[in-house]
Amino acid sequence: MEIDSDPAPAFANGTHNFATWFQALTGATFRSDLVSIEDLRQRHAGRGIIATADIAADTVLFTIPRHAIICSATSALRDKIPRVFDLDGADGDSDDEGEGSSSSQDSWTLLILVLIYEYIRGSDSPWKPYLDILPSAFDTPMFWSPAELSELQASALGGRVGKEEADEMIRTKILSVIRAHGPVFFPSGSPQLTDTQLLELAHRMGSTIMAYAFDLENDDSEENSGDNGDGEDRDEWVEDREGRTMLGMVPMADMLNADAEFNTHINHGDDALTATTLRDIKAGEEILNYYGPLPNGELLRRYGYVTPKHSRYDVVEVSWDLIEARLKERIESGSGSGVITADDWDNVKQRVRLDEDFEESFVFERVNEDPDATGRLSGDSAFHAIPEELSNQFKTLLKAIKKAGGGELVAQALDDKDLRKQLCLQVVVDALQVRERQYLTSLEDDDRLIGTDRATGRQGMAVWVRRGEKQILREAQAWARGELNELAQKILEGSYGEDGPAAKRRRI
Ligand SMILES: C[S@@+](CC[C@H](N)C(=O)[O-])C[C@H]1O[C@@H](n2cnc3c(N)ncnc32)[C@H](O)[C@@H]1O
Repeated sequence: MEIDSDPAPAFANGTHNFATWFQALTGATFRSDLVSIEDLRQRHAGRGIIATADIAADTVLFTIPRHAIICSATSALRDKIPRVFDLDGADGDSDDEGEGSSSSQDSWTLLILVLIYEYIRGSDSPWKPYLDILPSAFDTPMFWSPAELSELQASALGGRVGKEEADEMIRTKILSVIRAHGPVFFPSGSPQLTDTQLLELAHRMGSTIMAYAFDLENDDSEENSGDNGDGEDRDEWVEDREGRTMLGMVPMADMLNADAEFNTHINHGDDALTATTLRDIKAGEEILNYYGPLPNGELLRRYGYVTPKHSRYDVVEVSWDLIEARLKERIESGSGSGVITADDWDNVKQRVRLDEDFEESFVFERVNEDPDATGRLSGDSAFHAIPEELSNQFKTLLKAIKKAGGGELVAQALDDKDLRKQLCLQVVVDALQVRERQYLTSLEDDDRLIGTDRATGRQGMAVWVRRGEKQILREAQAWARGELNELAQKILEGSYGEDGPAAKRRRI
């Protein structure tokens, strides 16, 4: 965040103006006897809210009246360009007059437009003191240089940055609307922005929304769907068309930092949102919200940071190509197995990809228990199974190979569930080893980098992400080997039968 480089007095001034503005809002409350907004830049956490006294569970720390939220329902922009905001408009299928109307917008793009509009208004915006303390630069990979991105090594995160898609979305849905309504965004006398400047501003607002905005659901709604029960009775805060709940910027609630272990919850009431403590909090502790059971890679992609506690939710993606290639190797190296010609193998691959459930890659993850009702992490976090969809796709592959005359190994695996599981696990272990080698550094190298604090900033975050992935790869291999040992024993006993050596051994 660029605020990292603001001089301390300017930073403190921004905090002060914001806190004063917030507490003067009709309906807002803030327990300044219990909490305060602090400068946490030394630990790269921007602003955060810290307990200044011991706080009991179930205490309301602050209240945000809904009229203080920035969203489509509160910004004056909606009345100025109503057609753009009419998500159900006309027939919902046209982009009339190039103004990005109805069909092309969603809650995300509308909030970008709203934030750009309010930002350009400057002092005329009712949210000026709040907008002033929002970040202007981000640590999300979208803004990393190629050298910084290369530190992610073989992480799938590198392919999910989506800069080009974001540029395209901004050009077609944001710039087009702003240009079609020039006088609304740039009233006479106000300075114009070039397309390049607007593109940059839209990126900044899009990233702010990603890291700060809330889905404006009601507590009595189903998840975040905005449907408060009967499917029809929706209040004006909820625009839920095809699951598109209204997004909004919630001042003060978004001053809370977050972690996998947390102590406070934002409740969404009819007229206001409230921050309520989930357990007793000691003076000096940080008030923490929860963004969900996110792997560090996803935390980095959306919010631009990582934490050790989120490591338990880390995942790693393994491509199907890798699994397929390892099976091919096993078939080709197996004694007595028929070798498949290159043409046959191409047909096999095509056939598997025709399956309606075909998946390009599989996510390997641990089984985790949810945090308890007080926000504490409890219970096990361990790797317990390969994805079921992978096992199913593996069977589809075996069938396709059998059709192509793929030999004994495949035929046996199709006939016997245990042999199939064994082959699948062997192939998975092979694939996980190859997947691990796709990273430039080893798990041990990354452990050392983290243990000695030698990787900091963006590089440090990249190391946390790639190390988390390697840890899953190792844990998955260890688990699969354990399963293979048990399976080998079972298969051995099965092949000798009850009277065979295994049965005799048991009787001794
Ligand atoms: C909703 S804001 C929280 C307030 C923010 N710290 C600020 O100064 O405006 C979310 C952003 O705060 C930062 N953040 C949140 N939780 C954090 C944590 N546990 N450690 C470091 N940074 C954190 C990240 O930059 C994230 O994108």
